[in-house]
Amino acid sequence: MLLRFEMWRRTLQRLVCQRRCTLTRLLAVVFLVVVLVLLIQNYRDSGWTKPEIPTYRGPPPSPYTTCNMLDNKQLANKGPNNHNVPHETKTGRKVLVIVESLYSKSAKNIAVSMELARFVFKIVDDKSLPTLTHMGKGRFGVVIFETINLYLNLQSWDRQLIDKYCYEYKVGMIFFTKPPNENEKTVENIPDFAFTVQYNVGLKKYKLNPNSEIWRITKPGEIVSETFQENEWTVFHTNHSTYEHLASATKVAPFYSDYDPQTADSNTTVFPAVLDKGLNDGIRRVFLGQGTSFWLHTLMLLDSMSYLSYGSISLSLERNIQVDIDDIFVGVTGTRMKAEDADELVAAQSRIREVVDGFHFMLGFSGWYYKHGSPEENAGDEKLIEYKDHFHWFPHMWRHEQPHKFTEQELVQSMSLNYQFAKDHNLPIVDNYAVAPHHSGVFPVHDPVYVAWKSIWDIKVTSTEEYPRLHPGWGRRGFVHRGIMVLPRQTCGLFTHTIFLNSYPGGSERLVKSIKGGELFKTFLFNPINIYMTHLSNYGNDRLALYAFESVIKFVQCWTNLKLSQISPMELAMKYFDMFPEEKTPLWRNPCDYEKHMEIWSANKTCDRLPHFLVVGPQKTGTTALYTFLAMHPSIHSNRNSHDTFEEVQFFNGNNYLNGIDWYMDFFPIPQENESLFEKSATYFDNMLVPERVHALLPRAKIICILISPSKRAYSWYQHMRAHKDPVALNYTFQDLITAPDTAPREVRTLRNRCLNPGEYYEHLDRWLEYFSSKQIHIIDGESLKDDPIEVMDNVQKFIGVQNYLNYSTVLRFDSKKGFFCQMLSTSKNKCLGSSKGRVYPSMDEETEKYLQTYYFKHNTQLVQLLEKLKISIPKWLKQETKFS
Ligand SMILES: Nc1ncnc2c1ncn2[C@@H]1O[C@H](COP(=O)(O)OS(=O)(=O)O)[C@@H](OP(=O)(O)O)[C@H]1O
Repeated sequence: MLLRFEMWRRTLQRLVCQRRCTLTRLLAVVFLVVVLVLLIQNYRDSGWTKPEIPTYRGPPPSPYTTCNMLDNKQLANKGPNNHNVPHETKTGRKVLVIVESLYSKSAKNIAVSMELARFVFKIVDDKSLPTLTHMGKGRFGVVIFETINLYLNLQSWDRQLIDKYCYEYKVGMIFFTKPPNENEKTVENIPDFAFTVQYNVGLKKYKLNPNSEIWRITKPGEIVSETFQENEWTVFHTNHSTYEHLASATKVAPFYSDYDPQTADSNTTVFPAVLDKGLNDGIRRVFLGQGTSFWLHTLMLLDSMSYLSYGSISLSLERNIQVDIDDIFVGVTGTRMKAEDADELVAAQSRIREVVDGFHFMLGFSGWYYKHGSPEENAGDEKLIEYKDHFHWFPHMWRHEQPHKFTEQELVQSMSLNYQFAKDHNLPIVDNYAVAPHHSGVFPVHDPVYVAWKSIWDIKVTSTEEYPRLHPGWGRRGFVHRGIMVLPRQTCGLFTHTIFLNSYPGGSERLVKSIKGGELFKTFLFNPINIYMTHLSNYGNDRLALYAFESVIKFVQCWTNLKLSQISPMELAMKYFDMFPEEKTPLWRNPCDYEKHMEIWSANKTCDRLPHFLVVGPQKTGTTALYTFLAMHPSIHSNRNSHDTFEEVQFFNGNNYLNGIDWYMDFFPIPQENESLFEKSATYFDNMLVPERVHALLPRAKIICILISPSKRAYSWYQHMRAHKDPVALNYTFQDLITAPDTAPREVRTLRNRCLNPGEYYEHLDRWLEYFSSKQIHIIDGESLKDDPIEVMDNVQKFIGVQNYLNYSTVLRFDSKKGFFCQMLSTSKNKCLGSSKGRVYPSMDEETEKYLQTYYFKHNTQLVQLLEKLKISIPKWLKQETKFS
C-alpha cells in the first residue's frame, strides 16, 4: 500500500512539477482535481443528461383547439348510450379473438387493445378454437374475427358451432376486413351476410352515424380529417333492413391506370362500417371496413364490444388525469422556463380546467436549483414562486439526486433541505405525494427512500414508470410497499430534450399523430387513471407539453364522451387500488434481468446473493434430510437461519414476501465461483402464489421436490401436529380428522386441509410447470431418499450441475439405531437428524389407508400420466397406489 502511494506521489511530481516542485503548486493541482471530481459527481447525481441547447426558433406552436362539427348542438349533446340492457344470457366476460395468425400485426394490435383495456381474452387461430361453454354457461361475451374471410373459410363444423353459440347465448361478433388482393378493385357478393363488399376503396370525409345506439365512449359528430388514398378500405352495400350504417364516407378517385373520371363512381357516399342488428338470423354483428391500424377503429371496437355484450365488456367513462412537471428549477441553462412561460402555464391551466374538472399542474421541485439559470430563466423561477398558489407542489429530491445511490441518513439530510426550501417559500405542498428523480429507488426498491420519505414528508403515494418494467407502456402497474402506494405513470412522448416541435424525434407529424388518435390519445382512452410525466424544459422553448396536452384534451373532448377530472394523489391512489386490489402486493422481479433496472439499483447490491436452486417441499417428505445432506457439500451453501422459521426463509409464501428482495438477499452469502446457493422451504410446493413469484425473481432457478405416498405424508403431518400438542390433532383421531365434513369447525377443516391438500401432487406440479420447464424441475422419490440417499444425492448433483462432485458414500451411512441414513462423524459416531424427524408412531389403520387411497386415486393417476409425459420413472409407491380401484 505504502509502496503504491509512493509510486503515485512520484508520478504526480514528475507530471506536474517537472523540475522543481513547490507545495503551492502541488496544492493547486490537488485543488483542481478535487473541483473536477466534484463537478463530475454533481453532474452524475443530478441525473440529467445535457441536451443540445437549441437556438430560438419563433413562437410556440398553437394547440389544436376546435372540433369540426361541435357546433351541431344536437350531435354534441347526445351523450353516451347505455348498453346495460337486461337480457337473459349466461356468458362470462371473456373475449374470444380469432385470428389468421397469432403473429400478424393486426392480431397483435387487437391483443394490445385487450391488454390496454384489461379485458380478459383468449386469442387463437382457426386451428385451435377453444370450447365455448363450461357447465352450461357461455365462456365468451363477444367474438372478434381478424377478417371476414377467416370466418367465411372456417371448417363448416366450427362455423356452425360458433354460430349456434352466438345465437343461443346472444353473443355478438365483430369483424375487421382485409382485401383479398391488394389494389384489385373487386366487388364480391357475400350471401351469408346479405351484403356486397367492395374492396380497395379510397375514402375521404369519414364520419360516424350519430343515430346509432352503439356509441358510448365515442362521440359521433366529427369528420376524420385525413383522406385515405391507400385504397385499403372495404365498403358494404346492402338494402337489408337488418343493417344500419355506423359510418359513411365519400369515395375518392382510385389510382388505377384505367381510371376514367367520366364513368368512375367517385364522390358517392359509401358505408365503411355497418351494424347487423340480428334481424336476419338472431346474431348481432359489427363489420369494420379496414384493419386495426385506423385509429378510430379502436374506439369503435370498444363501443362495439360494449354494445354486443349488453354493457358487460365495457370501460367506464371516468378518467382521472394528473400532469406532473417533475423537475421544477432543474434544467440546463438555455432550456429552462422564462417569466412569460410561467404566465402561459397559468393561462393554459385555466383553459384546461374548463374541460378537466379540478385541473392543476403538479410541480415537483428540487430547491437547490432555484435560480441556477440565465438571468431571464431566474426571472422565470421567481415567477413560478410568485404564482405558487395557482399550482400544486410536491417534493422531488433537493439536488435531483438519484436516491438509490444514497443511504437513509443522506436521503433524510437532502430531503430536509428541500423541506426547508418549501417552508421558506411557503409552497402549497400537496399532501403525501413525492416522485423520485429517474424513478430511482422506487422500483427496484431501495428501502431507505421509502423510510426517508415517510420520516420527512409523510409520503403515502408516489408514481413510477418502472413497475414492472418501462416497456411495454400498457403493462405498467401499481403496488404498495411499506405503506406507500406506488401508482403507474404514463409517458406523453416528451422528454427533457424534446423541446421544439420541428425537431421532434421522427418529425413533428409523429407527435401530432400521437395526439390525434395515436399513443397519447390511447392512454387517455384506456387508462382510468393517468399520471403523466413531463419536464421543466417542455414548458419553456416551444412549450411542447402545453401544446400536447391542450391538443389531446381537445381531441378527447371532440371524439369521446369521456369525463376528465383531477383528484388529489391520495384519492387517486385509493381509487386505483379499489379498482385493482390484486395489484397491492408487488411481484418482485430480478433487477439483473433488465438493464434499465440495473441502472437504478444500488451498486452495493448484487444478484449473486440469490439462490440458484430451491427445495420446495412438500412438508414431511424428507426435506430436512435433503437440506442437511446438501449442506454437507463444500460447494453448496444455504441461507443463514431465520429467527422465526429456522433453516427455512419462507419468503415466497407468506408475509415475508412483503419485506422485499433486499430482505431476502440478506439471508445469503456471496458465493465464490462454482459455488451454488439454495434455499429449502417445504411450504412452497403447494402454495398457489409461489411458482409465479419464484419465476418472477428467479426465472432460471432449478426446483427440487420430493414425493412420498400422499397418504403417508398426511399421516406424518398429523403425527407432527400431535407431537406439537395441537389441540385438534390431540382430540381427533386421524380417521375422524381427514373425513371431517365442511360443516366441521374452522380449525378442524384447516388441519384436515393441511393433511390432505399438499398430497394432491398433480395439481401443484402442474402449477409449477406453468412457470418452469420440465428441465428445471427435479422430482425425488422420497422412499429412495430414505433407502438409498447416496444415489439420490448423485442425481441431485448432476441436476444442479455442481463442479465439485461429492461422493456421499464417504459422508453418509445407515444408522441402525435411528433407522435412517445419518452423517458420519468418525468411524463409530454418526450425526442423525433430531427426534422430530423419523418419529416412531403406530401405523395407520387399514380402513383409513383404504379411504386415503380412494381419496388420492384420481390425483395419483394424473400424476402417473404427467410423469410418463415428462419421462420420469414412476416411484414404486405410486405404481402400487394407482393399481387400486
Ligand atoms: N435420513 C433421514 N432422517 C430422518 N428422517 C428422514 C430421513 N430421510 C427421510 N426422512 C423422513 O423425513 C420426514 C420428515 O420430513 P421433513 O423433514 O420434510 O419434515 S418437515 O416438513 O420439515 O417437518 C420423516 O417423517 P416421519 O417419519 O413421519 O417423522 C422421515 O420419514
